[in-house]
Amino acid sequence: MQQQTGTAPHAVTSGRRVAGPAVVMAGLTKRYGKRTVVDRLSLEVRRGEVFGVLGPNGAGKTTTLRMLLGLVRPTAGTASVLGMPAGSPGVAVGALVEGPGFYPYLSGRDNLRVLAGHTGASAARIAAVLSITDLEDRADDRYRTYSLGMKQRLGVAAALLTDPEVVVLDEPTNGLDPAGITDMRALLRRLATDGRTVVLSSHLLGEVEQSCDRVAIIAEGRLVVESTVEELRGLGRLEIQAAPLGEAALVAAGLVGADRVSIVGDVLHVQAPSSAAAEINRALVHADVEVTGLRQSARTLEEVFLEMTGDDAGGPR
Ligand SMILES: Nc1ncnc2c1ncn2[C@@H]1O[C@H](COP(=O)(O)OP(=O)(O)OP(=O)(O)O)[C@@H](O)[C@H]1O
Repeated sequence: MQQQTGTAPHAVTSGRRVAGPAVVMAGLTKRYGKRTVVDRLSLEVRRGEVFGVLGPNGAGKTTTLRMLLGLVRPTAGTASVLGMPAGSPGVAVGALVEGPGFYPYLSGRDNLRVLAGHTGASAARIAAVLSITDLEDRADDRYRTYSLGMKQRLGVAAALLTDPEVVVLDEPTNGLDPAGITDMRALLRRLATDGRTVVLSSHLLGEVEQSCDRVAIIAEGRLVVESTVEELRGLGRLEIQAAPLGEAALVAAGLVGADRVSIVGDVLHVQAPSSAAAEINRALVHADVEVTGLRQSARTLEEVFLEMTGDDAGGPR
């Protein structure tokens, strides 16, 4: 699956680019027995973007990434990477899906040397990936002395040994402290700046939202939304004070759907982008509803995520 291209680590990768998206999933489905854990997932990841597959624990993220790597065979549907069926030999993909199993008593560099024995990576390439992952200073210290963030970054370094165009990372920020998360975010952006496509998973939107160009939110194996982070932010909540409130709810439901409208105390909550506020206001006035207040509530992305996935993954782990 991996390919040694031998180009310099920071080289722009236009030379090996071919047309089309980096990753295409079409109706991708995985069933274990009667249980469907990934359900007809259709997504495209564009070249050079950082794409987040987000969802609560058990949503099917790891299974999806494993299908992209050809480690799990789909029950139905297809996945392709760089125009080739997932798992094809020679596709320039690097992955951190399961820890590569580093030796605690070896240094970071020596651990990469061991892996380089399998991938054919040169000493120069090892030095380059240590530089990309900001591990040069500690490269010759034993792995067991590394912080969790450094261990994760060494995992990314291992995934980069073959200089892949597409990098697949399962929960790269999982368990990291704020400093570790900041370092990992910077690394993810660096990978994209270098022209790589990054597909990562996370169950905590807040940890990756700043790194991702686009995200797909999945819950129970199904795609809930595919969007840019900006668009997700736009899907806010309007809080409307109006009389009669019941009539206002009916009018709003007619515009955005009953499932996006609720009455909380004496306020009408409408899930809609801020751009819809004027239209909703007009419709209410037109229906002779007296609108005494209308404001956009500042939901955090985490709230959007929890609402969409119905999960409490935002809490402490
Ligand atoms: N080999 C398997 N056999 C049976 N069930 C499996 C297998 N692998 C995964 N599952 C089930 O599929 C569901 C999705 O698992 P998956 O690991 O893809 O979710 P996830 O979104 O990555 O969650 P997490 O963040 O907890 O890793 C889970 O309920 C899991 O128990």
